[in-house]
Amino acid sequence: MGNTEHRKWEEKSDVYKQAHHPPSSHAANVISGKELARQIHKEVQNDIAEMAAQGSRRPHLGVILVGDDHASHCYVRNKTRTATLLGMSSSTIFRPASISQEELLELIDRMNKDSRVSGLLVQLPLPDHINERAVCNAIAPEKDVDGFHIVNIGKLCLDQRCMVPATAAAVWEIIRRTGIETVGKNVVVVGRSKNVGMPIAMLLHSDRTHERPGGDATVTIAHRSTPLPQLKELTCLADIVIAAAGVPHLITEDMVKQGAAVIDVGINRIQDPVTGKSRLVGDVDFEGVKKRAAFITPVPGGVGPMTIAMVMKNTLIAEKEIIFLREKEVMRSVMQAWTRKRPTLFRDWLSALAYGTVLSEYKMFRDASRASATGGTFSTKKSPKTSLWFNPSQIISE
Ligand SMILES: Nc1nc2c(c(=O)[nH]1)N[C@@H](CN(C=O)c1ccc(C(=O)N[C@@H](CCC(=O)O)C(=O)O)cc1)CN2
Repeated sequence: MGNTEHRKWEEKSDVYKQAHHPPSSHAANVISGKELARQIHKEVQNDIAEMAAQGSRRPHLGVILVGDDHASHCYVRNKTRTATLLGMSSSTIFRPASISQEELLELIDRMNKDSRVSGLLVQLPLPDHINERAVCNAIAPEKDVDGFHIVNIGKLCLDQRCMVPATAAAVWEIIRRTGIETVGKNVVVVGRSKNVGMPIAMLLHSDRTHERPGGDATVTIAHRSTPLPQLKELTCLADIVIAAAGVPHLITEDMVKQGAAVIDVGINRIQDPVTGKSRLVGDVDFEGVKKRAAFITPVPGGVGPMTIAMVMKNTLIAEKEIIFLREKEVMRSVMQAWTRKRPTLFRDWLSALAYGTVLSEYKMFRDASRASATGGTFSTKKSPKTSLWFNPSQIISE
């Protein structure tokens, strides 16, 4: 479609007119991803401190970094530094870009089996000769803090609790913590990548009453084959626009409805035409769009810092999951031992009393098991906070 044609489309379209209501005198609220990330860091840090106070070990983040891509090295450093700040331990295994897929899979297998590692991720992108899907599927699903394993993706699509990919979780938390309404709203996700656009769309369209609650929004996914005029028609109707296309400044002021929320997931390095220096921009023309939107995230300082925070949260969840699975196993052996001793236990009028004894015996076993696993002692137990992800108390009551 040429320029004149495009203009004609704009003039005829009601959608265009709707999007061109007189501009509001209020500029958008700029959502600080850095500030929200600080909130999450504090929550994770407090949980870890509480676990440590109870004698539990600290979560450990394992990272595999292949090659010498400068940005990847920065992101990994950022993750491991944040982990340390929050009270976790971490380790990064560096491998050259020449590593074979087989060697990489063996390394992942070793880290899967290493009981000291709570969460594991392989930094992307990988060199072309390595099959990214095979690598993501090699990570144990319960350690998969990126949420890229096929089992975690499957669970996400079935609205089950799972490791939610960090960037999608970041967008979700930004929306929730800012108080942006999603139920019944029109959302356009621009970009359909399996690691970002698709999981964001999954979170936002799904039912808020399901095991992994969703946003109950009407979600449209646009992508590179969506013609620009059609994209504009869709975004002009959207209450929330999520830009995750990897196209610098794709979303301009004229494409956004007055009062919409605009979340920019794009991270594009471009050469500034004025200074000639390289700089980071998003998929949204921030200066233009902020005049029409009610909420907008900046780049840098928006979704990026939140993504790192969500990796931290996922690592904590992975460690909690390990603790609860261990407890479940202890509980099962105690129950087995008791039913062997007292075959009529659950038919007996006195079973309630007996159950109390089982519980106290279980607690004894549990404390012993925790102590042996952590080298410390355990005295108290507090239910973990539950959220989009795992619900350990559900696992125990299975
Ligand atoms: N295994 C993974 N690999 C990659 C992921 C991922 O989630 N898992 N995502 C990206 C890289 N990434 C995290 O790994 C990431 C990218 C950017 C940021 C960030 O905070 N960006 C800053 C700006 C940073 C800069 O100046 O360059 C911002 O937006 O403010 C965090 C994480 C691909 N690989």
